[in-house]
Amino acid sequence: MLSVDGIRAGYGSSEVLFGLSFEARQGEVVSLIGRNGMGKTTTVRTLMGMLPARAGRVAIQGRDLANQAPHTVARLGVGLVPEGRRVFGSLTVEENLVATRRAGRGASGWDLPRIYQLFPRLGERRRQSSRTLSGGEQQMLAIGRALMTNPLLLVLDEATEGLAPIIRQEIWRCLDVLKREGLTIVVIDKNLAEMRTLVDRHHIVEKGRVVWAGTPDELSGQPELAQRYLGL
Ligand SMILES: Nc1ncnc2c1ncn2[C@@H]1O[C@H](COP(=O)(O)OP(=O)(O)OP(=O)(O)O)[C@@H](O)[C@H]1O
Repeated sequence: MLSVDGIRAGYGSSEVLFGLSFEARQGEVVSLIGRNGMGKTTTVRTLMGMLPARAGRVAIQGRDLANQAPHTVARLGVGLVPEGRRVFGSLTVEENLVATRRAGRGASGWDLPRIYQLFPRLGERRRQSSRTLSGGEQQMLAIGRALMTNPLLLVLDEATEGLAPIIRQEIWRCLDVLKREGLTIVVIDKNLAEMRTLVDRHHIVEKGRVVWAGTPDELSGQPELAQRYLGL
């Protein structure tokens, strides 16, 4: 479904990705994990067309995405929940959601009632200016915005960062619902224990490459991996 094959990318003369590869099959939830600065966000930027791939290939359902403009990548079905939960603070919750609405694709058909069903708090606050939302509610809104594009693939970069445990649980619950509906998801996160039941396959990113891939059980069966690559 998603295939990232040997991508190289960086900023100016500094190279960050050195032939990074991973895959997500239809309906799978896969993670990119690893210490800070190893290239996870750079991978997302390259995937989304925000940063050029200097080599390699990114394809979704066999269609080449490498070096397409971000709006083209979005139109082809990749929904991004960016790091830092960027929402338009001056707009209301509902205006934020409507701004990214795109007509139904496949069976998904996300609309306002479905978003409010998934996140009742957003429904309660729909006329409220987004800047008055809590961090957790802003994150829910960022996810809602990505869903309103009716993505085939959802990419979440540190969606639970800085959130209280109870709010993180709410985000995981929502991702679980999306997985059961068959959405393919790439998640970057540090909470390994909380991802355990959600993720089908972890990918450890180290210095711009995927150095290990396996299930959450395989990862917890090899504590030296977490020690070596995740600093745990
Ligand atoms: N805009 C930029 N210009 C130059 N270098 C950058 C830029 N953004 C990131 N880098 C560098 O690229 C490397 C990889 O960063 P990246 O953000 O992809 O890592 P990460 O694995 O996502 O870690 P983090 O969890 O800290 O975001 C780091 O050395 C970082 O300093």
